[in-house]
Amino acid sequence: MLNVLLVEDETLFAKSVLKRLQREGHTATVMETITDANEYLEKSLPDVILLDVRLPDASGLDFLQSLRAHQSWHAIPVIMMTAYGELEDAVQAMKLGATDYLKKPVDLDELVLTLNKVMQTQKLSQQLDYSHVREAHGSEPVVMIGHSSAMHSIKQQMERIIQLVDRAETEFPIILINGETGTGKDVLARYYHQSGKWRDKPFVHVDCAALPKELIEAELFGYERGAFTNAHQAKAGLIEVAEAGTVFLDEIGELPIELQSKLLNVLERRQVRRIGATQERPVSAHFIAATNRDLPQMVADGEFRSDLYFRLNVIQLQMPPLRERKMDIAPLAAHFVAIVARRYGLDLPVFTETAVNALEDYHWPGNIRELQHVVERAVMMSTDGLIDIPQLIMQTTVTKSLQQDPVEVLGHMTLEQVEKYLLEKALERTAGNVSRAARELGLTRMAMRYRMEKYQL
Ligand SMILES: Nc1ncnc2c1ncn2[C@@H]1O[C@H](COP(=O)(O)OP(=O)(O)OP(=O)(O)O)[C@@H](O)[C@H]1O
Repeated sequence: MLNVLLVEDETLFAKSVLKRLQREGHTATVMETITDANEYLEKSLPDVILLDVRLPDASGLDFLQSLRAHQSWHAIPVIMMTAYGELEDAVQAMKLGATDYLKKPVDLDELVLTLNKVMQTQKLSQQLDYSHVREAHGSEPVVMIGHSSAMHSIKQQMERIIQLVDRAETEFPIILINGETGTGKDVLARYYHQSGKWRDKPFVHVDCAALPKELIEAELFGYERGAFTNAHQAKAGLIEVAEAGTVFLDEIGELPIELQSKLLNVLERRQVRRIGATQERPVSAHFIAATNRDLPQMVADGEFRSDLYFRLNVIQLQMPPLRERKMDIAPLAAHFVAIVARRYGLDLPVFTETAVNALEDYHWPGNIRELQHVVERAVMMSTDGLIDIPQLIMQTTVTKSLQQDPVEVLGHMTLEQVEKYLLEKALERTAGNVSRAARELGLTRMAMRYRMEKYQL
């Protein structure tokens, strides 16, 4: 649906254009003079202007020139309507920056076609603004490694959902992916997009945790010119930009509660209203959301709206943590080795058996992302074509994860790992004073020395 401004003083012709545009589902406003058109533009921003050359108070060509020089209006597409036989006007209009032109008497079918063509080009350039988003998330083929039964089941469920969505005409279900950080929620969202028949449309990643609170609303829903200070030009929101593609609402648990009802409204009515706009625009995107938060708990605590949660609750997928799919660890590690080796032009190194065991025994609180980092570091340190997972790497990772969630992690460490960790901490606290460290741990000095040797501290 477009909002068209028609600047035309021939009333009958204006009426017929108006009627035709309404029939096509657009809205249009007629202004008979340049002065009126200027006043109109001060208040609202049309998607496109249909402009006659000869107008009572000034020339349409001069008006076009002033539009192109205007700070806020320069980007509005303008279709010029030139009198029959006046080819010069058409040439001049194009030189001055008209987007297209139509010859009078205007054929209404041709007008609709031209309007559609202009808007397609416009959309394309808007998409280009977001091309970085698409490139980073939409265009690279998704690699989703995992043969464990947990991953197999996730892929199966996703394929079933895609089949259903492909069959639906408009009412696409909303999908919610739950899972700890680094489990591959983002990867799964992109897999959804790339497996659907709408894969050529944009994939728009909205990170609700990364966007400043005060910007999320404007980014998601867009705004009209003058909707707030600094809104010098109207801007389409990410939901609009996604067209019939995918909007990935990452970390949806972080969406400010004031915006949750606005999002729910968009999801239910499939209409979006830019900030400051009076009209709504239809929404054709697919929505997929992800969170590592406990949404039911957030609902119970009054931090997340229950109605939005129920809406998201229809299709839920749970990404299993890496420790529950140990079978996937070795293939994932090999995948990351290949990536790093390719990046640095190295021969493909291989894991020692102890390294594989170490990787499989570890608890991976940071899941696949943590595995990726550990493997990257190990590959870079390997010099003989063999990858060991040096104590150092596991040690720093264990220490780091303990800082995150000691009780949870301790349950997944071996007795020796815990013992070594406690010794290290005691020595750190006492600045290397063995006697004091031993006392703190309830050990004799001899027992402490023995253990320090054992763990090469
Ligand atoms: N199945 C997989 N196969 C290959 N790589 C994967 C897989 N799952 C995740 N990864 C990689 O692991 C890293 C983390 O994945 P991703 O960003 O999808 O996790 P996430 O659950 O969205 O994390 P967060 O909650 O922190 O945003 C990424 O580099 C991703 O490419």
